Amino acid sequence: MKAALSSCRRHFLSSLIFSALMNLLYIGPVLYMLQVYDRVVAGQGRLTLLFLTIIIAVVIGTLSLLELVRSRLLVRASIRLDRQLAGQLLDTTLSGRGSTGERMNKQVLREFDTLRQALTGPTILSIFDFPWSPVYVLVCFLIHPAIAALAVVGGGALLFIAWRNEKGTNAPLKQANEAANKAYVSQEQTLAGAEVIRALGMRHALVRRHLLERQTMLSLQANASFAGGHYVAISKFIRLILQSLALGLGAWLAINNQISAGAIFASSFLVGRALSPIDQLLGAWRSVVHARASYATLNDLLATREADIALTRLPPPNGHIAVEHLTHFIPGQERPILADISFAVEPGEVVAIVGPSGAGKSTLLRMLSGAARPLRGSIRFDGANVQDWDTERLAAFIGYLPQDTSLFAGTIKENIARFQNFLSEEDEAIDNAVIEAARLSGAHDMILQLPGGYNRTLGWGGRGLSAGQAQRVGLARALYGTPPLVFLDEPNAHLDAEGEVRLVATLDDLKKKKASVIIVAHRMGILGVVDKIMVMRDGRLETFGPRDEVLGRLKAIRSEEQPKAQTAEG
Ligand SMILES: Nc1ncnc2c1ncn2[C@@H]1O[C@H](COP(=O)(O)OP(=O)(O)OP(=O)(O)O)[C@@H](O)[C@H]1O
Repeated sequence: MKAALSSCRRHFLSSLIFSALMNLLYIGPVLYMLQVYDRVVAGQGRLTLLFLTIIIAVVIGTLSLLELVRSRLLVRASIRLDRQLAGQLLDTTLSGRGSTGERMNKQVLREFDTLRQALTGPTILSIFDFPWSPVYVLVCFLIHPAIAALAVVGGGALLFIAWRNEKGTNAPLKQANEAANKAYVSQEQTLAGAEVIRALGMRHALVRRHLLERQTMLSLQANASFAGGHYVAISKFIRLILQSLALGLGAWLAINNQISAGAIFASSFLVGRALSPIDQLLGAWRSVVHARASYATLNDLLATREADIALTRLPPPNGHIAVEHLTHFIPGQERPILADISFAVEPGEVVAIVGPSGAGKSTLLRMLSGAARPLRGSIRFDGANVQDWDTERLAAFIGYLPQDTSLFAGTIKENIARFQNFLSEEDEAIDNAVIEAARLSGAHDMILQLPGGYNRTLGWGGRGLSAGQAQRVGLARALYGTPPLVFLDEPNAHLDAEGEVRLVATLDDLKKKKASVIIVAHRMGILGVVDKIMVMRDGRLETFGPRDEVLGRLKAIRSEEQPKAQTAEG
């Protein structure tokens, strides 16, 4: 974060210098006013007036030019910040290393935009103008110490209000921002599930829920506005009244022959300019608070990134899997969802994980595929701990089909190619790999039958396919690039009989290609091709061994349990 900001240092520094120059040039109209009233009008100097007017036109022209350059510089800084940080932030969020929670994950770029806009918009300009208040007070002093005293009193009053504002509005503003973020994320989630909401008659209930969330948000925003609003109003009142008072004081001093007539208007202008940066900063305080909070959160998030940097590029794994003492907990829950799991799989082996619902099968697969990280224990591919891998590089050697398939908006081809077309120009190679993966998964013919074939565009969340079709496309995506490590979570859950036969053929092909395959299965249609079976229960590995041996053991247990049950019933 700091590095990105320092890369824009030149832009910020130049903007600061331009702001300084502009503030200096703002004194030009004051001098013009003084000269016109005191020299031109009094002495009827037409030529002087012309000369002065040309100078002031140049000054104002330069001011406008500086303003233009300054705003362009800030736009450049904004684009630069976006180029440097937006990708990193999104990447870190997707890597799952940050601990900012689901809400922040969804808001990360919105938070970044808030910070970026504050750093490159009117907020930073009011901060750049702020140090110029004392300079204007000094110019007031040159006109008359009494005018400067008025500006100092006014500035002091405004600073006091700014301090009260900071104290009084910080907490309510933070709460209001939090509530707003929560309400927006919650709404997004609901809108994504609109179909189910309609079907199950949850519309009114959820509208009510969101209205309640909005009520909380609005009442917190109102609190923050009430807390800050009167400070802004008082500040504006002080600035305006002081400007008029400066005019009155100037007139009084002029009557007493202490300043010239031209200095009356100059005094009012200068007092106004001395006070306006404080006033502006007060108005922009809401965005300062928000930007400060965003900076802290985004900085924390990016701090989790560093470990990715100097990882050695390990050779592609052959498919040896060794899991040692794998354990995982959900924070706040005592019972582990995976408890001390150890096993090994060799290349070319197909392993089925079976067990009751909630046994931890999907969780184990999520850990193996890199979708989630275990809290304890290790997973090694060809001896190398997954933690020593660059996650994105390792993912190229892993095929993962999650339980809910999880396709994305885009074409079928893009989904199967894992959207690599956004990274590589080699369209033909990608197309070939997509078709090879679809053939290997048995989805090729099915895709050709669909309107648009591989170019069929799927909607939000990959909509536009039946569950079985989506599962086959998901399997093709898992097999893109023929990875040596394949983890499939219930790949036959939505398949018809023909699809299941194709799946068995796919598993056979993978075996021939010496891939290691681990499949979570409730339906036993694939058992014929399986080499080993792992039985899980309550997060523990109950049995693991060759298929027939484990099936025999399970049969024996069942036949032991049946007479017991019959006796109990009898
Ligand atoms: N994100 C989560 N937060 C809290 N608990 C979770 C989370 N994910 C999984 N669990 C819990 O972990 C346990 C294992 O879940 P998992 O999905 O791995 O089971 P499973 O064996 O795959 O079940 P199924 O056969 O029904 O898919 C369950 O008790 C579940 O409630």
